[in-house]
Order: sequence, then structure tokens, then C-alpha cells
Amino acid sequence: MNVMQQDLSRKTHTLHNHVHRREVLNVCGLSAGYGPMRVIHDLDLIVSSGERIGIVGLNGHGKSTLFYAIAGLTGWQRGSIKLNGIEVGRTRSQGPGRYTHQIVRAGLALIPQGDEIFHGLTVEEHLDSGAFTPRSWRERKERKERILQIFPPLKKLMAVPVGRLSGGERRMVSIGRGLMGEASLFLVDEPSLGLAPKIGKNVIDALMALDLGGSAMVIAEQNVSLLEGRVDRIIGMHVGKLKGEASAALMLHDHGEA
Ligand SMILES: Nc1ncnc2c1ncn2[C@@H]1O[C@H](COP(=O)(O)OP(=O)(O)OP(=O)(O)O)[C@@H](O)[C@H]1O
Repeated sequence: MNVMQQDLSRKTHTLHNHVHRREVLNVCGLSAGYGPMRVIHDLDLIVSSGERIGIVGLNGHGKSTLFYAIAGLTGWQRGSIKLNGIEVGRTRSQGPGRYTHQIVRAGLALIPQGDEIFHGLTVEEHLDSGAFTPRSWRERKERKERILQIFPPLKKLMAVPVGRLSGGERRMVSIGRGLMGEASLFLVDEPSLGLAPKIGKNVIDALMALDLGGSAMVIAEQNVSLLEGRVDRIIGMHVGKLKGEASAALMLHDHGEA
């Protein structure tokens, strides 16, 4: 193959991939907040299948609120949010959480900040609780094996109540549970937060190693250096707006903090 043929073949390959990429999330003109406060301002975001995207921004600039808005959990919202082509946004006035079950059925898995876990349940019970659709329940054994492949430290802890685990192990359980279902969009909120740097990095490494298949993942992080060069795109978030690729200033700031 000569250079021109190679180039053409590469282009065709890229085009081929492009054609088969499905739009998992399409957010258009989204504003959202709580009571009189508007946190998200007229925001647009498209995420395609197979993509891993980082959203970086400092504390309080609206990363979690964006995730909550997609999950239908903010006080109010306006604008369009399409999940796998299904409109799950629009104006909502009947209270946060009212449509969240439908959004989850449309393919969303929200892995919230901190560890949403039940201290008395074992690791295995937590993972099983993530397999809440009939299909994922049938396949729960294989699904658990997949989680244990990305989080090997959990293997010997399956029968241990999570209240006895370390912070890093709990984070693995919390993320693992989110990955047990059949979601096509995973929103992972600050997976490294509160963990020792090495443990935080291990958790991020596991998320990077995960085979997404046709699904997509958006990871919110304050520490841009954990995601740099490892995700398909990094988008900066500043006072409720997305700023294209993360700005150099933001990166420098985060590097300085790390
Ligand atoms: N449930 C809520 N009710 C009222 N205000 C809220 C609520 N949750 C967040 N806020 C406010 O919305 C703004 C954005 O917070 P948000 O948590 O979305 O930011 P963030 O970028 O995710 O930062 P963090 O890393 O702290 O989560 C903040 O001013 C915060 O005080």
C-alpha cells in the first residue's frame, strides 16, 4: 500500500467509525437550577457512543448540577435533553425526581459524588442491587465478574459489609454498582474526590480500562491531570457554561492544586 492508499484507507476507516457512532446524549439550550438560582446557563453538549468525556471545573461551577439536570433531579430546568433519541428534558415543574425512573429506563446511570452506599449490606449485595433490569439481573454473575476484573481488590471482599471497607474500596463498590446495569450513558461525578492520590488514580485507571462498547461515559473531575490525554475530549466548565476544550488557565490552576 503506498502512502496515498494508506491515507485514503485511514480516512475511510475514520468515516466508517463516524457513521456508526450513535448520538447517546444531545443537550440543547439547557438551563437549570434550584429555586431562584440558575446554575446551568443555556448549555449544549453532544456525546456519542463509545466516547469518554471529561468535564473539569472548580468546586461549585455546576458539574454536579449538570448531571442532576440530565437525571431530572434539579429544582427546575428548561431546554432539550435527548437520551438515545428520547426527549427526557423540557420544562419540568412537578418536582425533582418525578421522571428520574423514566430517564434511567431510557439508559442513564448516574454515579453520584461521594459514596451512596448502605453500610450494612455486603459488597455483593450492592453489586446485585445495581442489576435492577430483568436482563442485567439474569446476567448478574457475568456482570459481577466484569466489575471484579476492573476492581480486583473487591474480589476477596464480596461477603464483607461495606461499612467496614476503606474509602477507596467503597468508591469501587459505588462505581461498580453503577456499572452493573444496562445503561448507555454513565455520568461519573468526581470519582477521585476524597481519596488518597494513588487510590484516586487507580479508580480513574479502572474507568479508563472499561470497555464501553456502544455506551458513553462523562466523568466530572476537579483534577484535570487525572484525565488529560486519557479521555476523548476534556471540556471545561465555568459558572454553569461549558467552555469547549478546557482552557490552559484552568489546567494550570488544577496542576497547581494537585
Ligand atoms: N440541592 C441544591 N440546592 C440548592 N443549591 C444547590 C444544590 N446543589 C448545588 N447547589 C448550588 O449550585 C451551585 C453549583 O454546585 P454544583 O454542586 O453543581 O457544582 P460542582 O461544579 O459540581 O461542584 P462540586 O464539586 O462542589 O460538586 C453551587 O452554588 C451550589 O451551592
